[in-house]
Amino acid sequence: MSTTKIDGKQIAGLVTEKVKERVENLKSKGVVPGLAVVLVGNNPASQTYVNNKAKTCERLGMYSVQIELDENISEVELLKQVEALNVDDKIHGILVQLPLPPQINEDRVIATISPLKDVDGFHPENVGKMMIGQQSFLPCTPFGVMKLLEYSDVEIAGKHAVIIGRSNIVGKPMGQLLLQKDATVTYCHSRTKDLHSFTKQADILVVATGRTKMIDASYIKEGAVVIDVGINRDENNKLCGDVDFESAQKVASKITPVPGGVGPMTIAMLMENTCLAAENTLTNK
Ligand SMILES: Nc1nc2c(c(=O)[nH]1)N[C@@H](CN(C=O)c1ccc(C(=O)N[C@@H](CCC(=O)O)C(=O)O)cc1)CN2
Repeated sequence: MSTTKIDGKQIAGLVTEKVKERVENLKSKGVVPGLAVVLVGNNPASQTYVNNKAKTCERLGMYSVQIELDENISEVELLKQVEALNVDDKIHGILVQLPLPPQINEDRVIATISPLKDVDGFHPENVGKMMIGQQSFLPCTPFGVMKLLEYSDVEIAGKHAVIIGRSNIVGKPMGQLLLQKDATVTYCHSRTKDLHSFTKQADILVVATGRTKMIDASYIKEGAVVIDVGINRDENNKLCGDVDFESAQKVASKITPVPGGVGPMTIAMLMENTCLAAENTLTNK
C-alpha cells in the first residue's frame, strides 16, 4: 500500500498564512489580537509549547504576554491572575497551560476564564455550544485534526471514525467534531475489551492513548487514515507518537508523523481562535 505522510507543519503554515491576513485586517481597524499564556511551574515540555506560542504570535503580528508563576502558587492567586486578564482590553485570548500542579483544580481555573476569551475551547459554555453545533471556540487539537483531514482531502461523511481516548481536551471533542461532519463514531478507551475488533473497522483512526507506539499495523484496516495525537519519548529519548509509525505506514493510506503531524496544528488553531476572539470584539459577539 502506498502511504501519504500528512505534513502537519506545511498545513499549519497554510493555516497561519490565512490568520496573518486576518490579523492585518484587524490592525487596519485598530485592533491588535492579543493572547495571554499562563504557565505555572517549570515543566520543560510546557515551557517549549508556551515559547512556541509566543514566537508564532510574534510572527503573525499578534500581541502576546507570558505570565510565569511559581510551581507552589495557590489556586486563589492563580484565579486572581485569570480574573485580571478577563478585564484586560489588550487581551482577547487567555490560555492556562496544562497540566497544572496538584494543589490546583483545573476545572475551576478553566471555568474562571471568560468564555469570550477561552481560546482553548475548554470552558463548559464553549463545550456545551460545540455539542449542540453552535458557534464557539473549538479545542485546538481536535480542531487541528479536522483541518488536517480537510487539507488532505479525507472524506468524512459516512465513514467509520474510531477514536482511542476519551479525554475532555482531545478524545471527546474529536468524536463530536467528526460526528458533526457525518462520520459514524466509535469511542474506545483503556477499558475497551478486544480493541482490535473496533480499530480494524476504522476508516479513520484517531489515536490518543498516551502510550508510546501502542498501535501497530495489526490494529489498522488496509487503507485507513491514521491520526496520531500522542507525544512521547522512546527508549532513545526521541519524540514519537502513540502509533508505531514504521509498522502502521505499511497499511495506512494516509498517516500523520510525530513530530510534524498534529502538534504544529494545535498552535496554528490557537492562533485562529485568538484572531476570532479579537474579531468578535468588533461584532459584539
Ligand atoms: N492549555 C492547553 N494545554 C495543553 C494543550 C492545549 O491545547 N491547551 N495541549 C498540549 C500541549 N500543546 C499545546 O499546548 C502542544 C503540544 C505539542 C505541540 C507540538 O508542536 N509538538 C511538536 C513537537 C514539539 C517538541 O519538539 O516537543 C510536534 O508534534 O511536531 C504543540 C502544542 C498539552 N497542554
